[in-house]
Amino acid sequence: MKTNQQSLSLSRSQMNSRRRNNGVTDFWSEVTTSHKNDEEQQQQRSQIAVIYRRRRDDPTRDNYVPQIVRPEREIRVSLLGFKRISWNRSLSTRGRTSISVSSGANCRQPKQREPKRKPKQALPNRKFVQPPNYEKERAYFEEVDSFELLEESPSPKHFGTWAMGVENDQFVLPHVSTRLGKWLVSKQLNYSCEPSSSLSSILETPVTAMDCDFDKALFAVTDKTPEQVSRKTFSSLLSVPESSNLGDVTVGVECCGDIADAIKRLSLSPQPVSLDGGNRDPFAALLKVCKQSTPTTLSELFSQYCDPCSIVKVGEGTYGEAYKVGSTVCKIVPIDGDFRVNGEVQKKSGELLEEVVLSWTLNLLRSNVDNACTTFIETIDLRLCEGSYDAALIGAWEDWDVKHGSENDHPIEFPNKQVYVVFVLAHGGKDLESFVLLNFDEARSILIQVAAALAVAESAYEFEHRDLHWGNILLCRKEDATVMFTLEGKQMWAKTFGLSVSIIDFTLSRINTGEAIHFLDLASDPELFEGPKGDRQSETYRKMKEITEDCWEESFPKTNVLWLQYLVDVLLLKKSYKRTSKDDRDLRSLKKRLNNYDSAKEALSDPFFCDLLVEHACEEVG
Ligand SMILES: Nc1ncnc2c1ncn2[C@@H]1O[C@H](COP(=O)(O)OP(=O)(O)OP(=O)(O)O)[C@@H](O)[C@H]1O
Repeated sequence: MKTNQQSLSLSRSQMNSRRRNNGVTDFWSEVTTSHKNDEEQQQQRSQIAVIYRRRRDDPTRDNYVPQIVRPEREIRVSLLGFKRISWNRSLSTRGRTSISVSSGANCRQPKQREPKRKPKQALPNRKFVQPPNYEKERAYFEEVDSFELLEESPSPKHFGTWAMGVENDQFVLPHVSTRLGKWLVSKQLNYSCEPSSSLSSILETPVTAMDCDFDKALFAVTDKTPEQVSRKTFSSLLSVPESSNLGDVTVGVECCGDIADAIKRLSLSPQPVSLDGGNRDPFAALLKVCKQSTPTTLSELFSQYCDPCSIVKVGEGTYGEAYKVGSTVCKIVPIDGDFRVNGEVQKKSGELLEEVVLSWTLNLLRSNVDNACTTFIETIDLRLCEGSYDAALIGAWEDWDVKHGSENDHPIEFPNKQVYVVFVLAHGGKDLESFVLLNFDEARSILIQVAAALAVAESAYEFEHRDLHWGNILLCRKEDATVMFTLEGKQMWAKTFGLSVSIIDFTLSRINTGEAIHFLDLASDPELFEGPKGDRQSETYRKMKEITEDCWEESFPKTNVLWLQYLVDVLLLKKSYKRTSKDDRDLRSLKKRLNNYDSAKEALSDPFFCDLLVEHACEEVG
């Protein structure tokens, strides 16, 4: 057990690199950050001093709501200062070290929270466990990294905060009253007879057919079960009266104009459509998207899916808490509040609109013709909720905390007026970080499924995930031996070896819907690129920055390849499973060859994937 002093003497990077879920320490970060200088430690102490002053339940705050004082509970406060550094948002490097303070105490004293369980590495079979071999690790990096960038990325050009970008109110939403908007609706409404998904073929679809479906969507009945809602939810984005002042979100069954104009509007040139042309309120827009007139309560929403007592927490991120609710997973993201949650400024409605559009657009890949896949997690529904957590949710949170040691703030701190966006998602299984892989076949199946999904989304929407760390790759075991992908009209099946992959968390992703480009300007978040040197995830953010030259609006499918390389590293060095030295060699040479590809689509042609792709569905796993 660590004493306070011991923990305080760790550098910030070391603290951040502490593994969270299974208590495994991030080897890369530990090695590379072991020589932090006194200055950083000094800085860290001053950050801690700041935190002592931080009181989220400050009675002087405007929206102060007295909280129930439960002296036996402990409220954790981040050690990282007012703003948790951004690269730390991700699971693989998050490992936020917290201090414990008594919620009832006036004078909060730092106290290192004791580990709830002994660090334990998830390993399939002790027979294959090897003790860490630092020499081997070093040799690996010397060999594999020999072709990599010798210098770290230059300092960010634009200093600013995440919130600043939001203040600019430059979030974008597609004009849904366009040809593409209608096409998107017709896709949602009619899975079987849709046009091809390429932009040119959208244009070839008779307008009248789209208008017909569009009108259906416009007058869609709203009284649906959650399952029914899920099928039509994109139409809810459009079911806004023409008289609404939501501008771009407003539905107008307009004539598409001449074909040249339509082509221009569907062109893949960066033409972000700003929502702030009028007096638009992003919160109102979000409500419309959720097809609500006012926010509902969390318990009202959850009782639609299951008995609230059966709710179980399944994971957490910096912004979101994920709960298993019936057969779905609900990710709850607090928004628009004026106090920090988990050390971060709460996201604004406008930012969530981006993620919502991305999620719905990726849903369309499930029913596309030319470019299709099911690897991106299905968004079933979306709701705006308000109020504090109810007893069932708090109970679920606390159960998870006992088992896993939560790094998030206790939800009892949320005031009655707190607003949340709730993503109702399909259950994707466990994240790669905590999933126990059995053998090399499973590892390479993850690679082919991720590569193929990225290639499909690249082709359909110029998609880049931009944050594909091992907390954002979910896995579950299934019977299906193959999973189908359609890439530019060509069907292929990837071998699963019984493993099904789902990709989640599109917060940093970029997409071109043909109507608008949705992206997050990472130049506004310089701290994202300040993770520990040598940490693969942090290095991947820095490499993305080199590739994009900090211009995040443009298309750079190479970023998808960078995350594939990261994934190879994870499978080589962070996961244990049955494999031979030849398997290791194959992975290392794949990583090198990936350097030659500029997109996931190109990478798919690599010989490594050759025997993982077949031309027909297979019945049996193996
Ligand atoms: N659909 C899902 N099925 C199963 N588990 C999920 C699902 N969505 C999220 N989770 C769990 O919740 C965790 C946090 O989710 P997510 O990464 O989307 O939150 P976040 O706050 O955006 O995270 P980050 O800190 O990466 O920004 C995931 O790592 C995963 O363990």
